[in-house]
Amino acid sequence: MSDRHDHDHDLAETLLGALDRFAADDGAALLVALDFDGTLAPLVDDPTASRMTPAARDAVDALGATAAERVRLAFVSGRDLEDLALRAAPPVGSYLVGSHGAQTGHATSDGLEAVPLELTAEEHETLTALRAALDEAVSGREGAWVQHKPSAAVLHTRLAGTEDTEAAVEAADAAAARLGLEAMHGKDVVEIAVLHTSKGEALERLRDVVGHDVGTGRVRVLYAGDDTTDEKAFAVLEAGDLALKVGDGDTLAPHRVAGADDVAAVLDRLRASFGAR
Ligand SMILES: O=P(O)(O)OC[C@H]1O[C@H](O[C@H]2O[C@H](CO)[C@@H](O)[C@H](O)[C@H]2O)[C@H](O)[C@@H](O)[C@@H]1O
Repeated sequence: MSDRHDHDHDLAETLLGALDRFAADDGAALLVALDFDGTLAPLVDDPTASRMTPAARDAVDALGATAAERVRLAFVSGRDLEDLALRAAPPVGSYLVGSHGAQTGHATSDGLEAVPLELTAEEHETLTALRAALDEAVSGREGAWVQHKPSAAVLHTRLAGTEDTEAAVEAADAAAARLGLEAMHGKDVVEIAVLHTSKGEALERLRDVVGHDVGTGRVRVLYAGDDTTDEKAFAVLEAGDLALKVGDGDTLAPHRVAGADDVAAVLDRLRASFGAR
C-alpha cells in the first residue's frame, strides 16, 4: 500500500481536496515551503536538540528525491541559516531562508551555498547594543537565556517561570523600542533583528526566484507553519495557494493539522499526486 493510503485517513476531506487541486495545476510551478520548528520538528527545550520526526524526515526526503521539474522545496525559518541547514539536512536543490528572511541559500551536493549576510557599521553597533540589553534582561532570571544570531538576538523563556518570563519579555520589548527595532513574539521567544525582515517578504521573494528558476510567471505556494511569525507568510498567499497551520492558535490559514506527522502525511499525499500526473 502506498504512503498516500497509509496517511489519508488522518487528513480532513477539505484538506485532501485542496492538496489535489494544488498538485493538479499543470501550468504552474509549485513551491512547497515549510517552517522548521513546531512544523517538521516538535518543540523542545534545547534548540540544538531539535529534529524532524522520523515521518517528517522520510516525507521531506522522499519529496525532495521525487520532486517533479516544476516542484521546488523550501525551508523558511527563524533559525540562523547554517543552523537550519544543519538541523533540516535539506534535500539537494532545496531553497533555504533563515533568520526570518535575512539569510538565504540553496542546498547543493557540496552542502549549503549561502548568500553572504552583510551588516553596515551602524547595524553592527545596534546589534552589539541589542545583545548587551538582552543579556541584561536575562541576568538573574532563571531559565531565561539569549540566543545570538548574525543579525538578531533572541530571548528564550521556555524554561523560565511566569514572573521571570514577564520581566524578561518586558525588558526585551523596552530594549527593542529604545533601539527602534521590532520585537517579534513567537512561542516562548522574543526575537529582535537589526534588519527588517519577515517570512512574508521572504516568501514573496522566493516565489519570484522559483518563477525564474522554473521559467514561469505562475507559482503556486503551499506554506506550512505553526507560529505567529508564520502568519506573515500566510498573509501573502494568493488564490490557488495553500496555507496550512500546524497546531493550535489563531490563524489566517484555512487548513490545519495537529503536528509534524500530519505535515508528513500532507507531503506524502502531495508526492503521490505529483507522481500520479
Ligand atoms: O521559524 P522556525 O523554524 O519555527 O524557528 C523559530 C525559532 O525556532 C527556535 O525556537 C523554537 O524552537 C525551540 C526548539 O524546539 C524552542 O525551544 C523554542 O521555544 C521555540 O521558540 C529557535 O531557537 C529560534 O531561534 C527560532 O527563531
